[in-house]
Amino acid sequence: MEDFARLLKESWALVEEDRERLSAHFFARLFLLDPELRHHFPVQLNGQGDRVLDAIVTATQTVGDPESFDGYLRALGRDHRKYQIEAKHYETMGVALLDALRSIAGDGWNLEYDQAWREAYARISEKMLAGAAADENPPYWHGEVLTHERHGRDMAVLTVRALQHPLPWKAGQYVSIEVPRYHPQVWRRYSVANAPNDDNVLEFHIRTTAGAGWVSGALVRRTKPGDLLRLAAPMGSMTLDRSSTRDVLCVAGGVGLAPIKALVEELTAVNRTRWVHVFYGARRREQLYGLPQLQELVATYPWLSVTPACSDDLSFDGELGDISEVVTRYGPWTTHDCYVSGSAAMVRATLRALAEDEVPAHNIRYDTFGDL
Ligand SMILES: NC(=O)C1=CN([C@@H]2O[C@H](COP(=O)(O)OP(=O)(O)OC[C@H]3O[C@@H](n4cnc5c(N)ncnc54)[C@H](O)[C@@H]3O)[C@@H](O)[C@H]2O)C=CC1
Repeated sequence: MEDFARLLKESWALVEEDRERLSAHFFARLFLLDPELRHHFPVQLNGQGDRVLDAIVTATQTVGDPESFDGYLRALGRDHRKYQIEAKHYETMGVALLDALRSIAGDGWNLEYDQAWREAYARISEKMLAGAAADENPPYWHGEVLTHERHGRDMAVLTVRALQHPLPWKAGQYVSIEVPRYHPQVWRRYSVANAPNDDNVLEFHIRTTAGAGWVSGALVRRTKPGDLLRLAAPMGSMTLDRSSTRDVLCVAGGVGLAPIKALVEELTAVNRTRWVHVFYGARRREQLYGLPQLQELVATYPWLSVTPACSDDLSFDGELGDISEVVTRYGPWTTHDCYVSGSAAMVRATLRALAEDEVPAHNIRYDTFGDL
């Protein structure tokens, strides 16, 4: 196994710096082998399309430790159902990948590398296909936008009804969304901001910034009630441990409030005994869009407390500073179940602060969609 991982690593080093050419070659070969596959990818391949190749390459790099990555690959397979990629497509992608690797690596390539990548790809696709086959969900759901509420220029809260089938998410999970009307085949992940309900209605909090992608921009600025979206199967492990009796700490930055709000909603249905503290940070007070709703919950549920904070607004009449610092002022949190949600930088800073306060890592849950 060590040798196998070494061969993959060594051969990857030959092409790593030529990532763009590798990608271009992969897609050119892929669409030549099966022109029909072009419709499964977005118009611009350097965004979403590349993510598919990224996923394959990342998986190949992790094949040296198959046990621990079994779950990852199965989830990846499930997630790829939304692209409507089937067994025969996996085969074609394998051929295109090998072809691209050989061609970009040039003279450095050898038979051993070839064999290692074939084997790695075969194992990966087998696990991904098994994950996809075991999933009873449809590959995606159509969803109708019910409400669309703008908060300032860059942010919106949307509700969407999943049509045809129940969408079985858990509070704290995220789903991928496609806006087919504007950006077909481009999917982005968003946390669901409410707990599951009989109406099959999901709430999302979306912010678009200068550097943010097309999907967020379309969801904030162009989407309106009545529009149809597509939603893919729920993912993520930032869910409530109902068997735990520990008190709960939630730390949310900006629209990272979404999964925290869903968790609090779930707690309102089941909690009797646990204290729940929510720390909710924004840069400026007007960005604390979710505060009024949280305060209503505080008035109803005596076990809930909410501490808002602003990092860039000295006139704010409450806690000041990055939310990661504010949380530590109120510690210790060593006996709590902790949930952290926000930008990758905010999550990293909060995890660091909690680790310095000796909160055990296994008591902390977070999902940053792989961006940490
Ligand atoms: N499951 C998750 O983790 C989710 C993550 N998100 C992500 O949350 C982010 C929210 O973005 P915005 O609404 O623009 O909020 P933002 O980036 O303006 O964040 C505001 C809050 O985060 C804190 N913060 C920002 N950078 C920090 C740093 N380097 N160290 C410590 N604290 C920091 C600020 O103190 C403030 O409390 C987006 O990147 C979004 O993708 C959104 C939903 C769910």
